[in-house]
Amino acid sequence: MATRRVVVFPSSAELGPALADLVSSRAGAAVASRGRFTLGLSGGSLVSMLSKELPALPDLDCSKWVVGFCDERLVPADDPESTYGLYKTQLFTKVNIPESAILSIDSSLPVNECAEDYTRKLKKAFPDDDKPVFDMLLLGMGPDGHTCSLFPDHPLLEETAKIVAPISDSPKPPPQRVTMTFPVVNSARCVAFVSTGGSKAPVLKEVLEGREGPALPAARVAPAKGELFWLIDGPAAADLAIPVEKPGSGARL
Ligand SMILES: O=C(O)[C@H](O)[C@@H](O)[C@H](O)[C@H](O)COP(=O)(O)O
Repeated sequence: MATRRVVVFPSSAELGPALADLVSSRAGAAVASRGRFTLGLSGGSLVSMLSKELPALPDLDCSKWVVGFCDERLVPADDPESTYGLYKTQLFTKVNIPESAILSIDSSLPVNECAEDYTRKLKKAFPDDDKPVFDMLLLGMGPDGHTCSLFPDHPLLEETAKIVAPISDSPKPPPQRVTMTFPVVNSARCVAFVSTGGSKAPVLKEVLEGREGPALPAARVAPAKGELFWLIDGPAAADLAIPVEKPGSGARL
């Protein structure tokens, strides 16, 4: 199992550039060895962080990137709740990811068909893999410990057959979504969580240090053969007692 690296930055102002540098370094390595970089995106605060920091990188070339979504809300792309829609207006207009290499859901379909359609898109994009092996997945964590659209105590936590699942009873609105499942998340070559703000401190302690009762969804992310990063800021790390890394400014991860 991967070694987990918990990296604490004073604030999200320092975290953002380090995240962009990590993405760009894993992208460079993936393109050099496999000819492309496969990246899974999540919503929440990652959208604005990536949209600010990635285009600011000098000479970023995304022409060999293939981008999917770790989860998505079943709403039209022009709905303000659409993760794809937010990335489209904030990031995809600023970087050269080929439009055909952006794997998004078809929100016109009912949720079960939408998940099947997205499953087909992923299988087509990863024809050589039993399960899609993404070079990098970027994840957030909700205050309840959910990640992707995998919520505490939900039966989808035990899904092993599907690579993408529909969910129609999400406790966080909107209720209908599609999500990657743990078998895909834990097959990735690199997973990076980004979690910031003092409201995340109690759940972050439970996820990183353990708790009584079943492990929270975010604590079940442990790529079998990949890297696992937790990039957090000082306020989110406030309750942690475990050793953490505190990189100097500009240090590479
Ligand atoms: O689909 C959703 O409802 C959100 O995308 C959600 O899952 C978000 O990613 C986390 O709550 C982390 O949010 P922050 O990045 O804002 O901490």
